[in-house]
Amino acid sequence: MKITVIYNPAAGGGREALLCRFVAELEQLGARVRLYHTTGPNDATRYLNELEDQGDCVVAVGGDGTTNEVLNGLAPGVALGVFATGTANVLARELGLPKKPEAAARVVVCGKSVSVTPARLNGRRFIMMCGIGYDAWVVDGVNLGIKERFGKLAYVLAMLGQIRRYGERQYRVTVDGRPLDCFSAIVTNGRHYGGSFVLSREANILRPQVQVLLFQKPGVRFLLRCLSALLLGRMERVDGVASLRAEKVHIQCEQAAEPVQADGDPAGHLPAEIVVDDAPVPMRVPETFLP
Ligand SMILES: Nc1ncnc2c1ncn2[C@@H]1O[C@H](COP(=O)(O)OP(=O)(O)OP(=O)(O)O)[C@@H](O)[C@H]1O
Repeated sequence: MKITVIYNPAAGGGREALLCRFVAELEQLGARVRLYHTTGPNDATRYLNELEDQGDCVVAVGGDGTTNEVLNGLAPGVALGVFATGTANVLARELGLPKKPEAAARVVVCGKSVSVTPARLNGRRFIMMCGIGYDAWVVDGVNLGIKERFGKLAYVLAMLGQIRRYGERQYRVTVDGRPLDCFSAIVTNGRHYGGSFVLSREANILRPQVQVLLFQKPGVRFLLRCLSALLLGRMERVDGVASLRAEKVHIQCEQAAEPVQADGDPAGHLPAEIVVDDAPVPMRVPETFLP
């Protein structure tokens, strides 16, 4: 088995020792490994696009942002693997991927493949979710210095910093042709969010549809109710949260320069056209993974 390993040294503050153990185990299991260290944003995509032969599998070693950039450079038919060394690692929670490097290597070589259906935001693929409104402001507001030193705490501080703004913008979201209004929206492919929290019980990463969560009431009290519900995995039960299955979503806002986030990183500005991708990606998951 030929494996290309893409390592982001900036993800999760750097995990060089874990990378060495991961690669050693891959080789121990008989894989031929080519290793690449990314040099900055979008370098993983560029590197893969220029590679003539990506091998049987490309493994992203980093967080959700690294996986996103690998996904966007992945050649058709090549499997995607992940060894999660990032900060939140939402995709790894979704797929039940192990944290230990040796176990993660065994999943890549000896696990099974499932077909994951990504979606595209303005043409670019994402695997877990994208969001606008409060969700995107939080991602935009994360202090990268604090994130590097203290990890998830940076997200908590950004969440607190943006709470009072919630409700100041209204968005028009067209879900499979149906126009709806909201004060924030998350378009999710998977069930998890922000780590191990369950955002949507309706979502299924293997299904060629996304789940659209619309936050349709304004006000800080409503937002706090939603955040509490997220902790309990009951977001879709909150009065004022709509959850719809869709294949095509359009989002716009009267005001200019409203940010969008995808897979936990800034991803440009509105308007946003989100469509389910027509090319599923084979992903390496543990034998025990059940959709
Ligand atoms: N060599 C590098 N130096 C700095 N940044 C890089 C480098 N290589 C890639 N990046 C950028 O680092 C960003 C953050 O990486 P990633 O999202 O994987 O880690 P994380 O933020 O720690 O984890 P998570 O997204 O799971 O919270 C990526 O969006 C990527 O563009």
